[in-house]
Amino acid sequence: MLKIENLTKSYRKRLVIQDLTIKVAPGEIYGLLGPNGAGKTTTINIICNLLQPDSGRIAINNQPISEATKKLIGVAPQENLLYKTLSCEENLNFYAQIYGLNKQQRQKQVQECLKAVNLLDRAKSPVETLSGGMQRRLNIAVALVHQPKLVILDEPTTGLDIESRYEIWELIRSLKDRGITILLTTHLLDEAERLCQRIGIIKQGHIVAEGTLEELRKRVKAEEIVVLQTSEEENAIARGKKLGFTHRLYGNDLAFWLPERLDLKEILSFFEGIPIESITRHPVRLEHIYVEVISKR
Ligand SMILES: Nc1ncnc2c1ncn2[C@@H]1O[C@H](COP(=O)(O)OP(=O)(O)OP(=O)(O)O)[C@@H](O)[C@H]1O
Repeated sequence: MLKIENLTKSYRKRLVIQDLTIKVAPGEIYGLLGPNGAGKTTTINIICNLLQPDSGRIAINNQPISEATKKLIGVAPQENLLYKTLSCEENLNFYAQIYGLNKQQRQKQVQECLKAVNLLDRAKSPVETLSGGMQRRLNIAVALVHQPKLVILDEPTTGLDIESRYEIWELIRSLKDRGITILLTTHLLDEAERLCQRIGIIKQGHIVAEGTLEELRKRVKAEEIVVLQTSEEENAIARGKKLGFTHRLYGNDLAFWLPERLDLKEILSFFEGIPIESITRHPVRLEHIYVEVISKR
């Protein structure tokens, strides 16, 4: 559905996209993750033909990017593109008009999009009277109004409470069920873990890891991650080293990578003589993979 090959882009002389290659299959949810400034928005702007790359190729449905391919794409940007004093219906109608839908098509599409994002009962409400979660859903509806094949969701749930996030996750899954291809950017790794079939991690404008969660898990050579709280961190690290366990600091958490699942007694016996205040066990999560990939020099 979306094919980006060897893309490069500089702002003045600063290279911000470097030999970027991404392929998104039809009907998949692809998560593009990366730190601030990694080049996600620049990539989205190039896909949307708002910015010209210096080199590389991009195709949607095998058609090179052009004014014509804009109609195949719907974008819900990071900042809601909504007119606050207009109602939900009026906002959608306005965008549908920009996309050239005739009156009949607009009437149909506005109702369908409101239904898809569960806002039919708020059709006449001005945007400024909606909750943050509702506004976010309407922002996604705007991206759907012209029935695109590829929908780009730029941080769709940032700043929302957990219930609103659940609603948006359900909405994203329902779009996938309708056969829509989704490119999702997010800083919320649990969101990517739950929604995405494949994930690409971008660093300084280049994909440094890509695959399904299972494939990416192979980058962390652990069956389990154990987090210890101890007043003797140095001793615990030295003990872990002796046992051949890789250790990492995730924020303030001292973690050890265990090569196999062991019972708790055995794990505690490794650290005998070191005061352990708490111990928690975790499967390898996207967070651990992400830190590995991003912090690698
Ligand atoms: N118009 C511009 N002129 C010059 N530099 C820019 C411009 N837009 C972006 N940049 C730079 O390009 C790099 C990539 O920015 P981009 O906004 O694409 O990153 P991002 O991954 O979307 O970041 P975030 O997660 O914070 O949204 C950054 O270093 C940014 O400062």
